Amino acid sequence: MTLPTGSVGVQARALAIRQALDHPRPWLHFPASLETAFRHWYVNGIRGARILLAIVVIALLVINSLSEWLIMRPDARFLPGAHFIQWGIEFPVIVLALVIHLSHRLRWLWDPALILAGFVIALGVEAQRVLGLTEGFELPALFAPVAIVSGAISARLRFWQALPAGVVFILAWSAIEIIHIGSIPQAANELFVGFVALSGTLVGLYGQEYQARRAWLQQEWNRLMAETDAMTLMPNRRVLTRLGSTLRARARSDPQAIALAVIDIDHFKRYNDQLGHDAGDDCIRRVGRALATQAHRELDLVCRLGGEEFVVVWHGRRAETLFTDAERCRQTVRDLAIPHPDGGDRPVTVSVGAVCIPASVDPDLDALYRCADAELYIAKRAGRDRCSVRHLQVSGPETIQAPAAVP
Ligand SMILES: Nc1nc2c(ncn2[C@@H]2O[C@H](COP(=O)(O)OP(=O)(O)OP(=O)(O)O)[C@@H](O)[C@H]2O)c(=O)[nH]1
Repeated sequence: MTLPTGSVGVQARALAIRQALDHPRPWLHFPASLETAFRHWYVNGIRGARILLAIVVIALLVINSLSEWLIMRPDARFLPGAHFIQWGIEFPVIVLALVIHLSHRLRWLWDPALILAGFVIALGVEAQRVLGLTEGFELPALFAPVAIVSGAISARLRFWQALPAGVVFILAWSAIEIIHIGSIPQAANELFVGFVALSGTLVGLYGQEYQARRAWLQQEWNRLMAETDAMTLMPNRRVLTRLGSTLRARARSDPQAIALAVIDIDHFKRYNDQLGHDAGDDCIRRVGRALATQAHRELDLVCRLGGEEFVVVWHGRRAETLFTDAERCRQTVRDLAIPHPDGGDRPVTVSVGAVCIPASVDPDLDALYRCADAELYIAKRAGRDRCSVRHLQVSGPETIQAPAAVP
């Protein structure tokens, strides 16, 4: 699970997905930020099917070979050559493709390996036919193209990989046919079959990939929206809850100090009442964007809990920097210089309540939130536009003493 860092990452991702959904890309490519995730999903989604495909191909080779041996070939003159192609060339290539697929580190080689395996099998089969090695057991001329079409589509080769590979393949295949038959006009029938097979493969792959891309975008959008505050496109409370579980799980192997700040816009009711709800919404968005820059590490988070309240979680930040970090949040909003309708030079400001715990303490975000909220209350009572921070005392070796409720 990858958690969004602050809201900037989430907003950028939401924007990229929305744009891709609104403008379907007929050329089958997403912006780089989405492309990698899509490819991972596309290939891994049918991992089992690909393994099955490789096993089926191996089984076909075995059956083909055995049947030749037992039934078809009373004259064994050609068998060594045919078996060398099958077992010496095709079989190792398929096994190599399978090993690559099963190995996590070599996974990126899978598609090229699959294309290579397809090439070798189809050209091998065709070469056997053309060279007369399968005399007495004539494979239908359509075998290779049909195998390529169905194999490529069921293995979900991506269109832009299949296109150059298909062109190279069809040229090699045509060369075998032309050399065997003697001239292009005489080989026209075979070449036509090859080009039809290539076109069918490409059309099938294009349609399949296009549909898959649309479905993936929609799925990603739904997932993102379930974890995003619709108005600001910032992570919502659900992400904070999930982060709590992640931090607790992570703390067992990698304990880190945690800090949490609750940030609330000052006198926002007056802002809203005097400038209107739309201006209020806009102000919340701008404050959210500014605060989002305060998340730096993988498990840092800036989210909007609702209303004009935000929460920042810092993972692995030293306790000594807590006040500076909280002040930076406050100053970042002040620097926006959004005029407050209260008059004078007063810009929109925030109050910040922040707490932190050392690495030895169980990171209970609920308890941290209640403690930080109590600090926020202190900051508000002290006049607003300020920070109140506390290094939490722990009652036992592992628990946080959180106030039952905000006073
Ligand atoms: N525009 C807008 N206003 C909101 C939204 N959510 C909550 N509010 C308003 O935010 C205001 C919060 O007011 P209060 O809780 O009284 O706090 P405050 O006026 O900011 O005062 P202090 O927090 O004590 O400084 C209310 O007027 C809410 O209507 C929102 O999504 N958009």
